[in-house]
Amino acid sequence: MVSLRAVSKQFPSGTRALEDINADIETGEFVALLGPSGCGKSTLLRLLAGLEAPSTGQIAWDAGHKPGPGDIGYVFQDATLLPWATAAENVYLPLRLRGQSRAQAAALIGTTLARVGLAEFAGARPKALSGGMKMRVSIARALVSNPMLLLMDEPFAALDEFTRHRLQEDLHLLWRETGKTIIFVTHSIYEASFLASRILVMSPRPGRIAADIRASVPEGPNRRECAEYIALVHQITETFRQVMPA
Ligand SMILES: Nc1ncnc2c1ncn2[C@@H]1O[C@H](COP(=O)(O)OP(=O)(O)OP(=O)(O)O)[C@@H](O)[C@H]1O
Repeated sequence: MVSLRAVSKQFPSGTRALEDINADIETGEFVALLGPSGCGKSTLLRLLAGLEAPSTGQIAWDAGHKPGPGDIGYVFQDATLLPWATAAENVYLPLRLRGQSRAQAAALIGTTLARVGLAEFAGARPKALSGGMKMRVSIARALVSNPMLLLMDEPFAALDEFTRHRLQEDLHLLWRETGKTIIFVTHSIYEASFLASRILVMSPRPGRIAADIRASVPEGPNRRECAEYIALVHQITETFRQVMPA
């Protein structure tokens, strides 16, 4: 879908956030960008979203994949919902901005809320929703325009562990069922190992890709306990041992 070629980013302040990033992201992959705080993960997402430009290097989209309005969904750590609007109105927002009437959008809003397990909460306002439910609304808002690429920046970091596990399971299932291309930023080795089909391990700043790992954890109810998952966690931990300063 998109190729990153020798991408570097230096801010006017002089901070070198990214250096010589090379990667080809394929359609349908679930890529985890995994690295320590400050290694440039969010910057890389912002470059992919077109919110910033690389200082050097290129981001080249495959023919037919050049993103237009609504083609990239973005989910942040904070759900960033409109507090006065219901879950359905929050999910409607990107469609409203593109000129769709509420009546035209109603069916799609309903199926998208159902997709994230919130069919019963369309009329609820954010203050009546738990942290996990607010994040589900945020994911629905990103999905409603059927983006070709979903960028997620530590979306589950602020949730308690039980809620986080549940959302990880549901997001992984959503990815398998929809085949969406997802790039997911995290500093959790466990989260990356559970969710992703591919893990780009980043070194401390300036962020480089220290390892590009294809995950092969079998699907099923015991993904968090199986030997392949544990081996993957070990492999990534070992990679970090080599790239982190002593
Ligand atoms: N607009 C900016 N101007 C100057 N420096 C910036 C800017 N945006 C980010 N940085 C710096 O670039 C580096 C990488 O930031 P970035 O937010 O991409 O890291 P990160 O890996 O996502 O970190 P975290 O996991 O803590 O969110 C940091 O040192 C940050 O302070």
